[in-house]
Amino acid sequence: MEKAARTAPAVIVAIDGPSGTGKSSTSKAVAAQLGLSYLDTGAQYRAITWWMVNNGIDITDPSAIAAAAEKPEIISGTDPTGPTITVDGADVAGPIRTQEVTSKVSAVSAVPEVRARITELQRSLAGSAEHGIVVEGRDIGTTVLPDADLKVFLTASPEARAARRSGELKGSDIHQTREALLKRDAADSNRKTSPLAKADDAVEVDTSDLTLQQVIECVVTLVEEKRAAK
Ligand SMILES: Nc1ncnc2c1ncn2[C@@H]1O[C@H](COP(=O)(O)OP(=O)(O)O)[C@@H](O)[C@H]1O
Ligand SMILES: Nc1ccn([C@@H]2O[C@H](COP(=O)(O)OP(=O)(O)O)[C@@H](O)[C@H]2O)c(=O)n1
Repeated sequence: MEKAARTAPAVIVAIDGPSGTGKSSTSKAVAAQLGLSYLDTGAQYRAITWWMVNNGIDITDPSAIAAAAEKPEIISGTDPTGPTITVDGADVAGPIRTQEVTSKVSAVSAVPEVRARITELQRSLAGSAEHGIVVEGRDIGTTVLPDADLKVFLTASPEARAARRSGELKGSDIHQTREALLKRDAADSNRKTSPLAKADDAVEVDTSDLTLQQVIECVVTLVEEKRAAK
């Protein structure tokens, strides 16, 4: 029997960390450079939050959130050069980035039924990515894909993260941005189900004093090392 052509084995990369550490920019660039798929799991939690807000669900009531968790159909497009996200067929890439959604997403994402639903979607996308995938979030290395080939945990000082976020949100006050960011980190780190945490076997990279390009190169090298060893 003829041997199948030798292709690079699929590689699964988990990138976690708090807000503004560079997860999205790094993950997209690494995936594009290495021909992998890309999944922004924060966008999925933002999408379900957007749906809850738009459908009048009381987001202070976890049981109301839990009861509605299965209702919206959330579809993520995983091309790193043009990732997409739809809810019930509508493109929500813009609406999920509003301050309102940002301020409510931690409450929605803390509900176990929401996490179970979204985790299932994430595992299904990771399992069907032909060449492999870079998945970024808060609990990818610890809970969603504990067998990932490479786990990276990005960190950066609150000052660096607030400066980066304020740069994106024109006219925003850096101190308010810093406080909002730290409040969200605390909520994400202290929830019972699948909190933001570094996996024991994750490589920690402090990006405070690195350029985005340096972080991308560092992660590409780590992925190539893992691929070579497979
Ligand atoms: N190492 C870095 N140095 C400077 N700016 C960065 C760096 N990494 C990311 N950024 C910028 O910071 C902002 C937040 O990055 P992002 O990738 O969205 O972070 P996260 O996904 O962790 O919230 C973006 O505007 C991005 O261009
Ligand atoms: N794997 C994940 C990813 C995001 N989230 C939640 O989704 C929110 C938004 O994530 P995000 O990645 O879009 O946030 P930013 O870092 O881009 O601001 C987080 O604050 C968490 O509450 C989560 O609980 N688990």
